[in-house]
Amino acid sequence: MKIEEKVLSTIKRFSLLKPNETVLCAVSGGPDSIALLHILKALSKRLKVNLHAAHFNHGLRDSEADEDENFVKSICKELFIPLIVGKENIKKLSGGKNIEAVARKERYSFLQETAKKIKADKIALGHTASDLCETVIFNMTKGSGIKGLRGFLPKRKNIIRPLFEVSREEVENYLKNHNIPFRIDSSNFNIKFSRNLIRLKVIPYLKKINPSLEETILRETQTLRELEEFITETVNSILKNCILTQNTFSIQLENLLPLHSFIKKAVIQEAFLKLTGESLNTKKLSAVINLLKSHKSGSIDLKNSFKAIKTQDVLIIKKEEKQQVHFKIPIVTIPSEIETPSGTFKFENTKDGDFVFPEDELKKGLFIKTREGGEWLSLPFGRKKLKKFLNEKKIPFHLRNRIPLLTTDENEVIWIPGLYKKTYIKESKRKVFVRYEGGIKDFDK
Ligand SMILES: Nc1ncnc2c1ncn2[C@@H]1O[C@H](COP(=O)(O)OP(=O)(O)OP(=O)(O)O)[C@@H](O)[C@H]1O
Repeated sequence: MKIEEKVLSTIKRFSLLKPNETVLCAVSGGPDSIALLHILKALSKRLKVNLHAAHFNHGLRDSEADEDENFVKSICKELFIPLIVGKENIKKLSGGKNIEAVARKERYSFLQETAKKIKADKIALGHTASDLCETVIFNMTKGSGIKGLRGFLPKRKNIIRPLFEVSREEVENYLKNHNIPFRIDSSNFNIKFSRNLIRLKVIPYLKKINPSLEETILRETQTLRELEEFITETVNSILKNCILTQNTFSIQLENLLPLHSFIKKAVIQEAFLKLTGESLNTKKLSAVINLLKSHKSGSIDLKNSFKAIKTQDVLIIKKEEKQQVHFKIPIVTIPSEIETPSGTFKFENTKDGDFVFPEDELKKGLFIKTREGGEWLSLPFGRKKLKKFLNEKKIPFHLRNRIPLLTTDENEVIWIPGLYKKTYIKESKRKVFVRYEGGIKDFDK
């Protein structure tokens, strides 16, 4: 198959470009991106896309960098492709440290800014199947998860890689057959860089075992991409049935325990990522799995003050509260509005409310407070300790001391928003209406 046809089929298979889109081709001047530029130019009419080019001069490798820039300028002029050039002194900017990483970061921001400026829908990079092969071997050698083993993607957000299924050999043959000139980056031959060592020394050896190494790795990564998609979809469907707020994640154990431990870890990892923007290492993930396996309740310190707490029937991931907030506020006058750390209580004589009680109760001395111990509830069949009541309602331990209670001076609980209301048998003329606006109502669910 001609290389143009192969690239066209990659573009279609992965929906890389749509008609009327503008694509910005990132051209270094090297063989891959020069081939990509020519191929996209040849396909642009059939694809009905507008083609632009961008080159970034890193100011490295002395005169070579300027020669690369001039070369790319001349090619684009020849092909009638509008070109945008960016320039930065990377050596100066990086202070001589991490030059490669700084260059890469600056190049990517230049490409994104340029795409924005010219309203390009996509940025095309010249990565080939041979680059994918090197990346995968490099990641495997260094150690990486599924993401590392599947390497880069044919499409990620607005970045596309149309040469994804083409080998470097095919690119070189195409350039040779069409007499297309390109620039050679002298640093590509320095085997002190691991990537070059893999390309120049390791891969030729591996190809003695499997001459179609690139094709094989391409197929393997396809399987890994599908596996990753499957895991993401499974995890997302599980997360849909969990409570995930800004600082807390909680999942019912009956939904979590039957899952395979691999999926359990993926769910916990994704939840943690959503809460903190960071990942957990495998040691911490395994510790949570062990906690889930044990028959007891308990907790584990995760990272950034976040904890995993296992109660009777939920797993909670939340930021550790440095100190417990206790409060006890008397209700002196009606109407009144009482602010507590968990929410606001409004007491009135006239309007409707979430809870209504006889005004006479005020004579007993009423308080809005958190649990101190010794509180009780008056139920039709007698008194019940608050502790027992909370146990029966399966209220998570971490919430028990934070739930606001409306109590009498004798420790009788008459209202717990969302959870309990005292029933008054006698109708009274003068009533008090209470409304509560606030948090910690997880137990409502
Ligand atoms: N100086 C440059 N100007 C414009 N585009 C560039 C430049 N250097 C690289 N690119 C683009 O990036 C692609 C990948 O280049 P290269 O393999 O050298 O970078 P890399 O550092 O390996 O990239 P990555 O880190 O994304 O894998 C090239 O094919 C080209 O499309």
